[in-house]
Amino acid sequence: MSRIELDQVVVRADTPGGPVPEVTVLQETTLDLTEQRIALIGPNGSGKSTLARLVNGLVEPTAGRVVVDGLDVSRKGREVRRRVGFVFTDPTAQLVMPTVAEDVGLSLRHHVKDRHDRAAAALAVLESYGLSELADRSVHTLSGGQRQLLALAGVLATDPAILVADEPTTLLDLRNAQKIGDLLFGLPQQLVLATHDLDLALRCDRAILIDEGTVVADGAPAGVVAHYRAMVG
Ligand SMILES: Nc1ncnc2c1ncn2[C@@H]1O[C@H](COP(=O)(O)OP(=O)(O)OP(=O)(O)O)[C@@H](O)[C@H]1O
Repeated sequence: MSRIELDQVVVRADTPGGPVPEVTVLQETTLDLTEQRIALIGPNGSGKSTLARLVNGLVEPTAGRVVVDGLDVSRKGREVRRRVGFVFTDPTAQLVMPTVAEDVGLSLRHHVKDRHDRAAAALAVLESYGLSELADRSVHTLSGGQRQLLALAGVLATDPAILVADEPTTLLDLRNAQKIGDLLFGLPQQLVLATHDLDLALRCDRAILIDEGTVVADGAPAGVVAHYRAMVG
């Protein structure tokens, strides 16, 4: 299993024009994440996405270090990003090619160099996710559920050691949310899942509750979810 370490990490953001020039988005946080499935839960704006984004360098720590499988994210960003797949709430930004098949092909560019082999590999990926019929469609004509599944297929095709998913089921209906949830929980990879879906959090091995940029509970999901429910009242 992989290991994600946060060592005294602080994240501050510049807020030009705001009442204060800088806000602390994440207070000093030290975590050692070795469990297979880790949920990040907490209210809107608490810092879940920030924590998730630190893992692949989308957010840089202002202080402290983030280390993924022994690699310092600030120094070895490229290597870390090859190990860490990331799926967003709204995958539109992740899907940039004219067709579905080309999009998966783009994900595979580092893994399969020959163009023809890559096209064949992309079709095989689509096939394995039941998306073959969409191969020639424009990604803009897909439903939200199809888009999320495609984004996930593209990321998983690169065989990351860790998958970070930032609210991947939020925009989906019940059936698609279940489908994506089942897929995520069937993966062999380490999973870091920022989510408002407490049922998904309860299926994890560890949950971390964040409030106003501070970890306020951390441990077995049942206890952490109960803490969150009590906090909201
Ligand atoms: N670059 C930035 N500049 C200013 N403020 C920021 C920046 N990044 C994050 N923030 C603020 O930090 C806080 C935490 O944001 P974050 O997106 O991590 O929260 P979240 O828990 O994922 O929220 P949600 O559940 O709404 O997605 C928010 O108040 C956000 O506005």
